[in-house]
Amino acid sequence: MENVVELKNVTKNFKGFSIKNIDVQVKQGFVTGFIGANGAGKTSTIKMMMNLLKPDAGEVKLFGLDYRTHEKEIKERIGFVYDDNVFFEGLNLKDIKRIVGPAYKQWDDTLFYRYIEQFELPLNKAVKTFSKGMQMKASLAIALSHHAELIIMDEPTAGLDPIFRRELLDLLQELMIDGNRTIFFSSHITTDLDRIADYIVFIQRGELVFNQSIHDVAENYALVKGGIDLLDRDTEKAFIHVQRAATGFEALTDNIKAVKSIFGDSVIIEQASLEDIMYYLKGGIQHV
Ligand SMILES: Nc1ncnc2c1ncn2[C@@H]1O[C@H](COP(=O)(O)OP(=O)(O)OP(=O)(O)O)[C@@H](O)[C@H]1O
Repeated sequence: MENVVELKNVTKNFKGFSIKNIDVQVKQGFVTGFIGANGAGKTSTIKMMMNLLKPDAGEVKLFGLDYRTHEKEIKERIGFVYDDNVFFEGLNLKDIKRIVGPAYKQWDDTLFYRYIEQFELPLNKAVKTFSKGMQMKASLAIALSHHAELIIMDEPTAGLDPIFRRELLDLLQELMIDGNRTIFFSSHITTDLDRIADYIVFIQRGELVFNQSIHDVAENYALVKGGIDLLDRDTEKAFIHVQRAATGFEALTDNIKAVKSIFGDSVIIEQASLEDIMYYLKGGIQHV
């Protein structure tokens, strides 16, 4: 399986914050969700993927190519979708098409108008007056109109109402029917990722926690619930984090086998959602 994005040992140091030696692979033909708490380093990582920020160390490759030698070719094949200041003051979609279109070899006017119609976007209205959701769709329409193979999105569903969010997710899923397309997107809304992501990249304080298929995440992590009396220094070792309450404990494990052998039927083992995993891993993977 080909990786369209490959970050190897990527490090970036800011004052007071570093991305440390992260390895990320994004597989062709799948949706990869990028999660992490506020300030975990998602936007900075995406910027390095887009060559908007240079890593201090490590390697960034897209489609197996290096920005140093193939910047134009790489950028032709990527659509970067985000909502902020994408569009110049006062321009409408017609103007934008006139400016952006010629920059891409594969620009397709027919496709552009098709998406504008499908997304119900006005052509003659200044884009800066669009709602956040409309701006996101406009940005996506542009990315799709140059046949981008890889769509990179920074929090595309943030600030969208639930209906619009659902619509956007459905749309992204539709786009995946064409088996060559790859989507990489960051989000805080883990339920969106539960819905459409095939792979999850999770970073925490600039460090990679995991890069796994959603199937493996579901297999590897579980929530365990039981009575406080079951916990002691030894049994707790099966957990990454334990939360105690008067009524019992809830814990995250990445060793379901050990939990079963230690506790047998005396605990309830449930599937952990991405939100559970993010919440309990906020301190990183450290066994109790
Ligand atoms: N150009 C910069 N100079 C200095 N510090 C920076 C710069 N860019 C990002 N940072 C810092 O790096 C950290 C990670 O920021 P980043 O925007 O990558 O996180 P994020 O995971 O996208 O966060 P959020 O979910 O809140 O958008 C933050 O502490 C931020 O202040």
